[in-house]
Amino acid sequence: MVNRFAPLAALAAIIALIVLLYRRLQKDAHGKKPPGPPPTFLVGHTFQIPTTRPWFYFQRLGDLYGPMIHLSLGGDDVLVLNDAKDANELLNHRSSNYSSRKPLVYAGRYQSQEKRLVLLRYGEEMRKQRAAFHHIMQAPALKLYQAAQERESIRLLQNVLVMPSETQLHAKLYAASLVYTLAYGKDLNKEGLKELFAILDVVEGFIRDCMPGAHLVDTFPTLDLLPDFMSPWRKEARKKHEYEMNLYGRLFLEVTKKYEISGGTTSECFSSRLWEERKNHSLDFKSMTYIVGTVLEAGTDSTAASLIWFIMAVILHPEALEKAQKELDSVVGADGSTIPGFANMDELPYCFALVKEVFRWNPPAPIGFHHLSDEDDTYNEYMIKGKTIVIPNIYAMHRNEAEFPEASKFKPERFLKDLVHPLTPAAIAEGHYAFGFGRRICPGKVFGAQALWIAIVRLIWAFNFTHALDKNGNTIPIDVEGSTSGIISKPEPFAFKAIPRTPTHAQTIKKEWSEAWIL
Ligand code: HEM
Repeated sequence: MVNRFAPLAALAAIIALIVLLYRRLQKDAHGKKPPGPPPTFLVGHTFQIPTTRPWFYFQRLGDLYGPMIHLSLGGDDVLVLNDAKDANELLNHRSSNYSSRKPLVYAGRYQSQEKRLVLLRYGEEMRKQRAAFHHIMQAPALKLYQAAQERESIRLLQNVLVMPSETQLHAKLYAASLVYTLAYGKDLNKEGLKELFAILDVVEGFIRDCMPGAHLVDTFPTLDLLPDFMSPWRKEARKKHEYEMNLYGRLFLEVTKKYEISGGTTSECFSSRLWEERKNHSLDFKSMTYIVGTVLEAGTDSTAASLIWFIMAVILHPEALEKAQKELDSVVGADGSTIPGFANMDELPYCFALVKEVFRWNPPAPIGFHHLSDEDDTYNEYMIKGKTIVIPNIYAMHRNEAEFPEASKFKPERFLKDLVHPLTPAAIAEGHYAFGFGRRICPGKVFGAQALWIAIVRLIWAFNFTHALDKNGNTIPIDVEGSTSGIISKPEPFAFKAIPRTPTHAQTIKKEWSEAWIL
């Protein structure tokens, strides 16, 4: 059996190699590229880039070669941007050319059937999906979501109070239940939790499937020419698609049925809005199903990661926590009987600056999501070929001393002087690059920013976060660079203590918790 297919496989490998060589030679014929490390013969830099925390490596390359770095990955030209000035020019000002995504055969063509927004190339389907997103994320709707965010943040406080050692899990649950409610208009009950865990499994698998090197066919797309019987990966990807359609489709269908039965008076959520507006946006059922699923996929880990970065930041910089608590006490009182809410946002500039600094200090998506250029372009005397993968190294941009002095320090003060009153959730997403760029900028940024604001402000109000101690009473150190890899980076689990500031604070949390779910 193996022998029968061996010649075909060898032929496919040779074709892939010839195509790769041809593309290399063709590209080399064009103008001057940005500098970069010397490539290895044939494979370029494919095996030079570390698979864990590549943002540190890209930053180090920046020190050696300058802010724009050219690399070659599996035959693709890659441009890494370490400086926000260049990202602003290329990805914002020239966004008509830099807003596509590299087509992924496994995760894009077969698993997502070209319906997942984050992987869509620049075109009609992407524009329609982003317009639908925009519609649901307008200011009046965002204000409505604040009620759910306040309620879920009480659940978060209660969970941290009862089981502080599981705070990583509570943060994920907080983020996930918010986007779940936004997506399907229902609270996270027992049944919902089961669905949620199934969705989180899909997300984890999907992220793995998108990583460079995850599937050979994405390094050598010509392998997609091989027939099904030689490509077991294709069957596997299609199976994943069916599973996702079943899961997301069932949840979406449930909302649309309720909508029809109630004559359009179901609870407000992304699914019901999409269904109601279907004649205007003309998205088909599969697109609608995926776009709602995307809310859960994109909105969970990013928000949860930022919450954990916040806890690490205030443990390592207790002076920031103290200042924020003082500010809160001066606004809602120090006795712990009144919990702050969105209504207090404008009175809490230091807390506002602190939330911005959380996004700046360690952005949850350190290299964002790559963009792809459509046409050849010249910039700063360099030639940037069409179909170049552009990686914005947001981490390096946020560590640029010229823009953010003492960049490795967590210093909310850096944002204080530029705050404009009244403070709004939208302004939390400004002054840094955590939400990406141009026409692909995160469409959930204000929703995410206000979810972070309410959770962080209430955690500051409720708890003192400190280092954990070992059995000899010594401080257990925290490794600030010990973070996970992948699209979203969060701290590796670390030990810490979360202690209610006073017994009254704890009492108030319990009281608010018991009242939050009585509707
Ligand atoms: C709060 C933390 C969040 C951060 C830091 C964050 C960051 C990002 C970044 C860096 C990108 C890539 C942008 C680019 O390509 O330039 C992105 C894309 C995206 N985000 Fe977020 N995000 C967050 C929360 C959310 C939430 C809550 C939602 C949904 C409600 C969401 C939905 C999306 C979607 C759908 C995309 C893909 C957009 C596209 O490809 O056109 N995000 N996000």
